[in-house]
Amino acid sequence: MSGRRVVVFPSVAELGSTLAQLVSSRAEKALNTGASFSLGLSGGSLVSILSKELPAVPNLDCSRWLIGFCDERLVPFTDPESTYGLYKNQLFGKISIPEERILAIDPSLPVQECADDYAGKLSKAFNTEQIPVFDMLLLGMGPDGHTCSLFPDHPLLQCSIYPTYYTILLILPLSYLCVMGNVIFKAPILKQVLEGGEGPALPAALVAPRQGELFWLVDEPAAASLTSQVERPGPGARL
Ligand SMILES: O=C1O[C@H](COP(=O)(O)O)[C@@H](O)[C@H](O)[C@H]1O
Repeated sequence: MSGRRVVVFPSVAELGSTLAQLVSSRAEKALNTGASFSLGLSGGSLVSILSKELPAVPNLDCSRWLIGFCDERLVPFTDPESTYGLYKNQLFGKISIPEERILAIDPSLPVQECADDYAGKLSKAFNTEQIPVFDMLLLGMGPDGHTCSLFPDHPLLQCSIYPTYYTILLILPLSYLCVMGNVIFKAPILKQVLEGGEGPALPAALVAPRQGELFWLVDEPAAASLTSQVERPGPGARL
C-alpha cells in the first residue's frame, strides 16, 4: 500500500465532487488496462453524495463498470434500509450502467442462502472462486467507528463474506479503498481511528488495502481534532 492520505474539505459539497472525480479517474485508469472497473458501494450518507455528484462528472461512461455492495441489509428493495434500492432510485438511472452489471442480493432468500447466492454472483462476475478483488471500494464510517456493518468488537471481523442477522457483508482487505467521514459528531471517533487510542482497534482503523491507495475524505468539522498530517486541496484539485 502506498500510504494513507487523509484529505480534508471545507464542506461535504467539495468532498462529494472530489470523490466523484476520484472514482471517475480510477475507473478510467482501470479501463485503460482492463476490461472492466469494479466498484463496491456502501450505504449511509454516501448514497446521496454519490447520487448528486457522479452524474455531474462530464463524459462519464459506466458501460463497463461492475457494481457490488460492501454491505447490504436483507430487506426488500422498496425498504428505505435497502442500499441497492436507494441507489436504484437515486443514481443508477442517471449513469447509464447496464442492469446486469449491478450485483444485488436476492432479498427473497433466507439469510444464509442469500449470502451463498451473492457469493455465487460475485464468483461468476469476477470469474474466480477466490474472494473477489474490487478495483475500488467506497466505505463510510459510523459515529462508533463501524464501517461496512462491522461494529466494534464484532466477532466477524476476520471473515470474507458472512451472513449476520439481517445483513450481508463483503469485508475489508480487498483493494483500493476510500473511506468517508463527515459531520462533526464523528470528530472524536475519527481521531481515535486515525491517530490511535486505548483499547482494541476500531473496525474503521483496520481498513488497509493490500495494494493501491487508501484515502480518507473528511470534512473540516470531522477533522477538527486531528493533529496528524492531512491534505487540504484547493478548489477543483484532483486526487
Ligand atoms: O451502517 C452503515 O453505516 C455506514 C456509515 O454511514 P454514514 O451515514 O455514517 O455515512 C455505511 O457506510 C454502511 O453502508 C451502513 O451499513
